[in-house]
Amino acid sequence: MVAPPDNDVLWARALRHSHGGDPALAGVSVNVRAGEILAVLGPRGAGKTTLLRCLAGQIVPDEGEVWFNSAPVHTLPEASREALRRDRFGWIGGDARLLPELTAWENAALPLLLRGDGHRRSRGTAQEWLDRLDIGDTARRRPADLSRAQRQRVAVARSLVTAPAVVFADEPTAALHRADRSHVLRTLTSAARSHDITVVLATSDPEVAGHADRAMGLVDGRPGAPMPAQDRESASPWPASV
Ligand SMILES: Nc1ncnc2c1ncn2[C@@H]1O[C@H](COP(=O)(O)OP(=O)(O)OP(=O)(O)O)[C@@H](O)[C@H]1O
Repeated sequence: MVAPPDNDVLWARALRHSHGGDPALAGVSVNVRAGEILAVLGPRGAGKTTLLRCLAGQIVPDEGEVWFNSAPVHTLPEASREALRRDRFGWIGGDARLLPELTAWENAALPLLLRGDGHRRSRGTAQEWLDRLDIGDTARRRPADLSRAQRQRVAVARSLVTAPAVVFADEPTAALHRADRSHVLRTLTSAARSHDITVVLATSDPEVAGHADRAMGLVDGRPGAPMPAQDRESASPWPASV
């Protein structure tokens, strides 16, 4: 194993992974610098979720290496990967997955409460994040009383309360209208930039990828050049990294 450069918070080489015999990643390498917002841009089924799950230590790739802060992740036992996910990573999916019986602040504070932080302190931190994401006034409402975009911003707050090194956002705005999409993305990216949090953002939408500092294309589990739908008629494909 060759150690990655020091300034890469995430560094992965030659990742290959199959789900039950179906290849999802067929040789992907990626590096993400500290504080960078990287978009992984590709069509449905390209392997974006699988790549994020490998980088986040949720699954161990069949082949290849994943390093976080110059330490290998792919060789860690499950308990250590779980601790890494809990302490250093945040995750936002396309669906907010809030607990319906909890209020917005309780949902946002959940990672803190689960790791044993005090109630008052957890509530304060959750409220700060809800305020930063412009939904402070929803703190005492339950998910059923929130709009879809508000629920997704609570999920963003939940991913940020532990001050993670990296947030993985898997199609975080896929279910939102265009105006909400842009608002949620702006709040996520500006919060990440102001707190020096690295973001890996999977999307099939070039407009969403435009919020990132850099985009890498992924097609059929390989680095590729996805073409935005509106440009399919024109001749020039995107470069693999823009
Ligand atoms: N848990 C799983 N079991 C079986 N096959 C899977 C599983 N997860 C992903 N796949 C398959 O692996 C391939 C890559 O899927 P993946 O979800 O990583 O791609 P994606 O780019 O995130 O696509 P989408 O936007 O549709 O989620 C697809 O063919 C998918 O059907």
